[in-house]
Amino acid sequence: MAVSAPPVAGRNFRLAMIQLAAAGDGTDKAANLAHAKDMIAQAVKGGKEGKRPDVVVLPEIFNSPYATGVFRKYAERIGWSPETKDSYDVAQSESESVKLLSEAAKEHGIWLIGGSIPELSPDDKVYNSSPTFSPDGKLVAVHRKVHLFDIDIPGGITFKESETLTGGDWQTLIETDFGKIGVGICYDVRFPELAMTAARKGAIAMIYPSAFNLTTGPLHWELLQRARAVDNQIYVAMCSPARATEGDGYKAWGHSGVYDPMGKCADKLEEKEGILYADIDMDAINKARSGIPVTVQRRFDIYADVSKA
Ligand SMILES: NC(=O)CCC(=O)C(=O)O
Repeated sequence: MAVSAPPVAGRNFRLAMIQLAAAGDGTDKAANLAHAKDMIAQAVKGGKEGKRPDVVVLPEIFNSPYATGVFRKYAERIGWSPETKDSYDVAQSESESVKLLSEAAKEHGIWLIGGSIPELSPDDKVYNSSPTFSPDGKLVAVHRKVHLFDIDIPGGITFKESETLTGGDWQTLIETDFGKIGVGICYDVRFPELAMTAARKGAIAMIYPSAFNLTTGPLHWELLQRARAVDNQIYVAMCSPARATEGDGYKAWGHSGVYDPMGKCADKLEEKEGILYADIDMDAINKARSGIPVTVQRRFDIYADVSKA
């Protein structure tokens, strides 16, 4: 018997992703923050088409070098948790990055997914944390990178975030004016369960502040986004830093991109600093779901519904 997928709740919005270059050699936090502020102001102008974005995204670890040895030095006390989210007051925050991003979100009246920054928790752990702000400047969520980037590819790259970071322990789904948006950070994209469970809870997009590397970037960066998009019939976006041209620090892959629910690229950048825009279109989600109705063809009699686990 033919089955039809129910339409998903949400409305169209415009996304801007800032592929931010570090200021100078990337070690000056104040300069990184000032540059991010300027680029947010540029992004809200809407590029060549002059179409203002509703949601603006920054990349992973944008205020500090991406190096396990310095995360603690750059870490800020944010003090947000799912338990304190309703009473959190940005004005009382000890985090200069949170204050600056909150002001930018409020000044421009945008949803701001503020990349990620090293966070120092009350129990002295360091997390890779992504703060999201609503257009009134409220800090509505902090996603702590759940899956730490620990890989070892001989002749390629060895990186162990777990040397100095702790993994987060909650999933992040933001309730925006446009619908639910899931947030993950970079390596989180490799775990289909995070995107899948977010989509089953109604997310229309997964957005990942990210910083892939030059070994896995060419192979997996685009593939993973297209896979998460097609599996879940949602939009998937990953926002990278621009590739550093100097120094021997971490070299990000760049290539920030947005992929639609059929796995098609809406737009992408190369490795240099830039801003990309994409329209998130509810029709595209609903057409993908009615044309290929996997959302209502699952066989939970054969395998478990992991979203209910
Ligand atoms: N910052 C990260 O989590 C990098 C992830 C990455 O490069 C990968 O291959 O996965």
